[in-house]
Amino acid sequence: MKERTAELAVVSNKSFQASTAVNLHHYDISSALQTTLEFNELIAIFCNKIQATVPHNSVEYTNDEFGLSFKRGIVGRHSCSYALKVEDQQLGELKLTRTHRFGKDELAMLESLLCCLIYPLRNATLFHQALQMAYTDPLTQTHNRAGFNDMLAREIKRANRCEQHLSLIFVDIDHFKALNDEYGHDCGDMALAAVASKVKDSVRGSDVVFRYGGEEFVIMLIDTNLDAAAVIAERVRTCIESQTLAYGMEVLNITASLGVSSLRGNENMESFIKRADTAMYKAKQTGRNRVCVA
Ligand SMILES: Nc1nc2c(ncn2[C@@H]2O[C@H](COP(=O)(O)OP(=O)(O)OP(=O)(O)O)[C@@H](O)[C@H]2O)c(=O)[nH]1
Repeated sequence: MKERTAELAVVSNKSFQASTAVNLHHYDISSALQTTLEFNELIAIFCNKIQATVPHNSVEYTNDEFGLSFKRGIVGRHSCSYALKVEDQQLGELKLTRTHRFGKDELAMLESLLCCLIYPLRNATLFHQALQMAYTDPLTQTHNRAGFNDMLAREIKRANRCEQHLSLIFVDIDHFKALNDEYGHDCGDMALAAVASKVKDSVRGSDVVFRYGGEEFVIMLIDTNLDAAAVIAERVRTCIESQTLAYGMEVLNITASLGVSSLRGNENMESFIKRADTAMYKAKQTGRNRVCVA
């Protein structure tokens, strides 16, 4: 345990003499932390387990890499905080607070106990990084189709349970084959990345953009009804149309056709997707560079 302590940036130089009881306590915490790879659960388990040894009123955990901010309890005026790190990997920041000062011995104990948290946190980080890579399209940095299917299934259940709206917008670039044929695949790739970036910029942070296929994207709009989704689709269409792309000496204008659908009661995933896709094809058939609503 001492050896590990030395590699962790989080832990102070103060030495800590482990007794048998303390070893058992460490073992108990380490075992409990094996049970999950979710950051919030790890922090909650850790804090529950150390409550008797290092009493505290509140905990705050932030992790910029994954955009996490987890707070629990009532904040006290005395605090101790740790930037958690192993080797060169940042694992977030943990802050405990309470109404009275943290004593020296308590802090030494806490620092020793943090060793139990570091490696489970690193495993959670590696797991979530792998998940992110598996669900991200490398060219456009949007979520990929595998991510879409998983998330849509989850969001349909949630929308039904919470009686919330859920909408989809299919976005398909117009005459993309001609662009590839005339200017080459690199130009096509650049256009795809540019359109994806425009689409992401023209929706809210809570809306999720996926690359559905070659030159087709889909936007998932949580808690958004059909009327609002149609307005957003029109905004996305205008944004794509107004963008000019420079490729060598060429200036390219790109347009897209969009189809919108909103989840109906008891509708399954296939039908929900199909209606948005069909609306998008209608936009193609009726002249392109337009929005059609299912
Ligand atoms: N550069 C590039 N092209 C791609 C990629 N994925 C698919 N494509 C191309 O996208 C083109 C899609 O062509 P079509 O499905 O005929 O559609 P379109 O030319 O956009 O015509 P409309 O959709 O009817 O307006 C094909 O030529 C594909 O090869 C990619 O990752 N990069």
